[in-house]
Amino acid sequence: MSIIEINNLHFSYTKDEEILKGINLIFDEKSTAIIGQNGAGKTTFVKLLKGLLKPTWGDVIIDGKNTKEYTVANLAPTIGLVFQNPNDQIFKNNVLSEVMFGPLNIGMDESKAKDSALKALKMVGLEEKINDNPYDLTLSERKLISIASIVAMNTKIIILDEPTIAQDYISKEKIKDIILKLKSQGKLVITITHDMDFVAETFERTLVFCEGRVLLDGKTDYVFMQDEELKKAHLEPPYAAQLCRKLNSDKIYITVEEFIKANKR
Ligand SMILES: Nc1ncnc2c1ncn2[C@@H]1O[C@H](COP(=O)(O)OP(=O)(O)OP(=O)(O)O)[C@@H](O)[C@H]1O
Repeated sequence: MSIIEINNLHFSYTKDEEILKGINLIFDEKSTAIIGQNGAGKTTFVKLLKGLLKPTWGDVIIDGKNTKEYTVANLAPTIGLVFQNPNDQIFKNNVLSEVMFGPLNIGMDESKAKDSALKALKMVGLEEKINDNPYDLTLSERKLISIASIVAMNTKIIILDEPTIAQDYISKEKIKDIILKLKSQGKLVITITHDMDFVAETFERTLVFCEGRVLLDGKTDYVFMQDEELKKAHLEPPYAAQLCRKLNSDKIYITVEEFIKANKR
């Protein structure tokens, strides 16, 4: 079932330069990574999904709603976006009120919003920090709070912009688990990232953006086997796939786990 439909989407910030050059896509419930070099148009694209920007041409349809006909506030109960930098999102001086803000804003009553915020904080492992000031927490914890704030809104679609940037191994594993949990709850999770190993380990589908177009789209293992196209987009496959190529392996594995499993004697 299609949750998002993109028809012939074009977008320009200025008259002289087109940033998105005719994108056609359908998103179903598959967790999806968006990759591509800096400036390829990834963040612009997710801002269009969220309704923060409107198409110059074409349509973005979110759960049956054409973003041209709805405000960001109207779309907020359906689609949530976790910003790249948590400091751009966090503004309250108490963790619980920060995470309750989104749910209250989309019309949940106080007790439902609190319940939803507590569940989201539990999911990200920060339920013991409810009374802390977010600015007293580490960057990694602030990132998890910004994720919890969106999760608490219980939207059908959750977008994460560069969730693993500046995160250590443990935090990355936590974020991976959160994405897998959201997926198991039936949410559509779309994530922009530059971390190819994280993509290989976490997402069912991968889109490669290149100069405002979708260069590759498919199952993540298929996408990471398209070496020539990846080169065009200035991307390297995940570490395990590179290793398989160097070993002239018959089969390409995209995660270290798969590689080890296949080669265990
Ligand atoms: N507000 C803006 N006004 C004008 N141009 C912009 C604006 N925001 C982004 N751009 C330009 O649009 C292009 C695409 O930017 P965008 O941030 O969507 O790319 P990206 O793929 O997300 O890159 P990155 O991986 O670096 O975040 C870039 O050339 C950028 O300079």
